[in-house]
Amino acid sequence: MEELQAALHARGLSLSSFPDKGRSLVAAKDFYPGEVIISQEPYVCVPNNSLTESRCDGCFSNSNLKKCSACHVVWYCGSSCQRLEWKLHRLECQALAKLDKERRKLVTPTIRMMVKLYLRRKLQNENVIPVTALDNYSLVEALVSHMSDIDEKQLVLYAQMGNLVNLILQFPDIDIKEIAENFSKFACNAHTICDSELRPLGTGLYPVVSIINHSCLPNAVLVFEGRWAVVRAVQHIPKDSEVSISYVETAASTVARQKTLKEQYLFTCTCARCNKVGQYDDIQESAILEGYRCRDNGCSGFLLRESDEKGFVCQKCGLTRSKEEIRKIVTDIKALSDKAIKSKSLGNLQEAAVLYKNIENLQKEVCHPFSISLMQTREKLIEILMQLEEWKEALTVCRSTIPVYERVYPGCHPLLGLQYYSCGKLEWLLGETDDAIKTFTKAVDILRITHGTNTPFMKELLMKLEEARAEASFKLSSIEDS
Ligand SMILES: C[S@@+](CC[C@H](N)C(=O)[O-])C[C@H]1O[C@@H](n2cnc3c(N)ncnc32)[C@H](O)[C@@H]1O
Repeated sequence: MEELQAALHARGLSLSSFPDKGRSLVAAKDFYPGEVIISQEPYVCVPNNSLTESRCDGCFSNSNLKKCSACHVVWYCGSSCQRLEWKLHRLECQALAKLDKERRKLVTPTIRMMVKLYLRRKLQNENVIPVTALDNYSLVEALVSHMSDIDEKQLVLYAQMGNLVNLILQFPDIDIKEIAENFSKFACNAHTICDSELRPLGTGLYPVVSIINHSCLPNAVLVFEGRWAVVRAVQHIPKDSEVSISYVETAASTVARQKTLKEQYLFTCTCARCNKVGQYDDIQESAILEGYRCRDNGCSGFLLRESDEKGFVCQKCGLTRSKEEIRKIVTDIKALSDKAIKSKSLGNLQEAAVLYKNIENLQKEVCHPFSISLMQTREKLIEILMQLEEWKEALTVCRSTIPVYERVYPGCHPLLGLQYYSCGKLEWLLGETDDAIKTFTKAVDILRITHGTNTPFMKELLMKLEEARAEASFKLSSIEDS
């Protein structure tokens, strides 16, 4: 504990404890937007491999993969990643190789992460892997588990998973209860490792980053640089303030955010945003994000349920929409969504694109223009249009999402920056250079804070902006010359 406190102090941080939240990370100096607050390698991590997708255990890349010939479970992209992982994998490999084919199928990423946790603890105990103040098993022991809040069914599942881990490890002194508790710790402390564009790649346990509590109005953001977790300030964090990140998608109503936090992290958030629950502006926000639009296309009002529950009333112009009309459109959307998901999964992209366009049209009739479901449909449509190389249409849809992103996310949110980046890339590809420069600049303004400026991802974005500027000035000089 003292060692941890000293290591944190050296980084301008301190460990505190609050009665309602438990341990918390507090700034011991001022942090400014873009500044790294803490970065950490995982105690253990695994790629999210499945029957359909595999990634390298070292770098999470999905190209040039070869399966470990001994255990037939783990993949590597080359010898350097294999060497890097060898100390740990040597033991894991021996254990996995002993399993029969049927049992090997049960080794999910979560089971593997637990096996690796115990093997790493063993290697640190034997001084094969060095122990430091920020990299040791006692930090894992200190994580919250919420064991007393977990229901019986979940406990039984954790115990079954613990038995499988025991069978794999075959340690003489293993405690199944402790493994079950560690599964519970994974559930509320492990982080999804994402690439720079926030696509999930794997899962990791970062015991110091896990000290950071949640806020729906966070002052910091967690991104990943390879396997490193990097927490950066997104606003000025004055000395003595608590550092916070968001554990959940913040573009959601208070009810939806609180439900996810309660179910997964077992607490009720009382941040400034959540404290508005039940107040008029919170009701309005929820009705915009998740509710319906006014019957009059020219009206931007949001609807609330009529007191007799027969329909919905626009809070701006007073027009009503019947429950039946809305229910009919919602049912049609659901039927189309099922078909679209099926078409996409079968690779019928043209058909999926048509279906998502139909869904978008129906949602435009029923959802508020700033609704999250409409935004999500457009996201799926953009993805498919890009795969079909329908760039122009993809740009039109991408542009239509920007006002929604600007409304639902705070000014410095990575998803807003990434959406500007996607839009800029399409504009540039389609020769709309001046627009691309403006959009890339907006992306840079945000992503240099959330992602820093030194990563290959950011260098590529900055280079694209430079190239677009060079292209624009070349075009200008060609016009002047002619
Ligand atoms: C990743 S841990 C954060 C560190 C934790 N406070 C500790 O003592 O180790 C997540 C847990 O912290 C608590 N927590 C995080 N954010 C909170 C918040 N805003 N309000 C109340 N509890 C919170 C919850 O118990 C949650 O399950």
